[in-house]
Amino acid sequence: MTDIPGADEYGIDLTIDEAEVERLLDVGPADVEAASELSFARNVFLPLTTACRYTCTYCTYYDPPGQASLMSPEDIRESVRLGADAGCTEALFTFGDDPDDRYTQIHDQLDEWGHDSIHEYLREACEIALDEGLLPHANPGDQTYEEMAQVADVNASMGVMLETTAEVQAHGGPRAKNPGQRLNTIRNAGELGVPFTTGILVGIGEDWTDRAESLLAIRDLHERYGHVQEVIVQPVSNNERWTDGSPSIETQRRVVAMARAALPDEVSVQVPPNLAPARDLVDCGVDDLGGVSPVTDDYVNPDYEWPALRELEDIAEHAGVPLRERLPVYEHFLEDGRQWVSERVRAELDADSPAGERYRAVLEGESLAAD
Ligand SMILES: O=c1nc2n(C[C@H](O)[C@H](O)[C@H](O)CO)c3cc(O)ccc3cc-2c(=O)[nH]1
Ligand SMILES: C[C@H]1O[C@@H](n2cnc3c(N)ncnc32)[C@H](O)[C@@H]1O
Ligand code: MET
Ligand code: SF4
Repeated sequence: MTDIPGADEYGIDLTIDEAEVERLLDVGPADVEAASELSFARNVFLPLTTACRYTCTYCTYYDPPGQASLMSPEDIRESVRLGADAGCTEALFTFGDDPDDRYTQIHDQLDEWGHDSIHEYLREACEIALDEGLLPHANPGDQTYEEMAQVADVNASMGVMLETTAEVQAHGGPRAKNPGQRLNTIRNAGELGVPFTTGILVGIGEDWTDRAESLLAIRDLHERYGHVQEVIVQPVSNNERWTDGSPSIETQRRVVAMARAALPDEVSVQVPPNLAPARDLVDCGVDDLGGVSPVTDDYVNPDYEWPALRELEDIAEHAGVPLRERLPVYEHFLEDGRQWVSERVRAELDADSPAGERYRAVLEGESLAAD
C-alpha cells in the first residue's frame, strides 16, 4: 500500500518499492541512453468543451460556468476535414473533466442535440472523425470504467495525464483532482485493453520523491496490463493564470532521464516541443515529440505555437537520429496478437480509401515527403 491520496478510495493497491525510489533519485542524464530515433504524430486538436469540474491553478483552458462553450457537430466535421486535408492522422479530443456535471448550459445543449452525457457526445464526435479520415485519441480527463467503455472502440488510443501522485496546492481548493481517481482511469484503460498515453506535469509543487513515485505508479500499472504506449514529461508553462514559471532545463533533463530509467523500453518518453526545450533533452532518453498540428493551436497552451515539421527535423538532426511520423496508436499495438485495436478502427486502417492509404503510408515510413 502507499499513501497516495485517494488510492484507497479507488482500491488502487500499488507496489512502490522504496529502494526503487532511491535508485531513481540518483539517476541523471549520464545514466541513460539517447534514443535511436524520434517520432511524432500529425494531429488536429478538438477542444470539445471548455467547461470543467476542476479549477487547476495552472490551467488557462477552462471557462467558468456561464461562459463555457461546446463545439457543435458541424464545427467538429469542419475541423477534422481540414486536418485530413492537411495530411493529419489523429483527432485529439482534449477537454474539461465531467463538464455536464456542473454546468447546466452544457447539459442543456447536449440534451438539445439528443445526448445524455458528454461521453455519448464524444462517441458521436469520434465517429465523425473516423468517417472523415482521422483516428481519434480522446483525453477527457478522469473517466469511470463505464464511461471509457462507451467510447473505447471508436478510439485508436486514449489518454490522461497522471500529473502527480502528490497532493499539491495547484490542485487545491474544493474542486481538486484526486490522484487515486487518475490512477483509476489509467487502470480502467488497462482493463479495457485501450492503448494509453499518460504523463507527469512537472513544476506544480511536487518534489523529486513525488516524481519518482508518480513514474513508478505508471510503471506498476503498465506491468499489469501492458497498455501504456508513452509517458509525457510536460513542464508546466506560464499563462494568464499561472505565473510561477516552468522548471529549469537542468530539472527537465534530470526528470526526463528519471522517466527513461523508470520505464521499460517499449514505453516511449515524450516531450512536447512547444513547451519543452526538446533540443536540450534528446540526449536524456526522449524518443517522441508528441502530436503536433499543422492546422490547429494547442488550445491547452495557446501561447505556445507548434513548431513546423522543419523544426522537428532540425531537432532530430541535432540529435543525429532519424525523424519518423507515427499514428496516434503505437505500431507494436497493431502487431501484437492481442486485440488492442477494435474492429471499427482496424477497418479504417485497412480501408481502400484515401484515409486508409494515408495511415498505411505512415506505417510504411513514406509520409514525411507529403508535407
Ligand atoms: O497538443 C497537445 N497535445 C497533448 N496530448 C496529445 C499527444 O501529444 C498525442 O495525442 C499523443 O502522443 C498520441 O499521438 C496529450 C495526450 C494525452 O493523452 C494526454 C495529455 C496530452 C497533452 C497534450 C497537450 O497539452 N497539448
Ligand atoms: C492536457 C494536459 O495539459 C496539461 N496542462 C494544463 N495546464 C498546463 C500548463 N499551464 N502547462 C503545461 N501543461 C498544462 C494538463 O496536465 C492536462 O492533463
Ligand atoms: N481536463 C483534462 C485533464 O486535465 C484534459 C484537458 S486539460 C486542459 O486531464
Ligand atoms: S487542467 Fe484539465 S482538469 Fe484542470 S482545470 Fe484545466 S481542463 Fe480542468
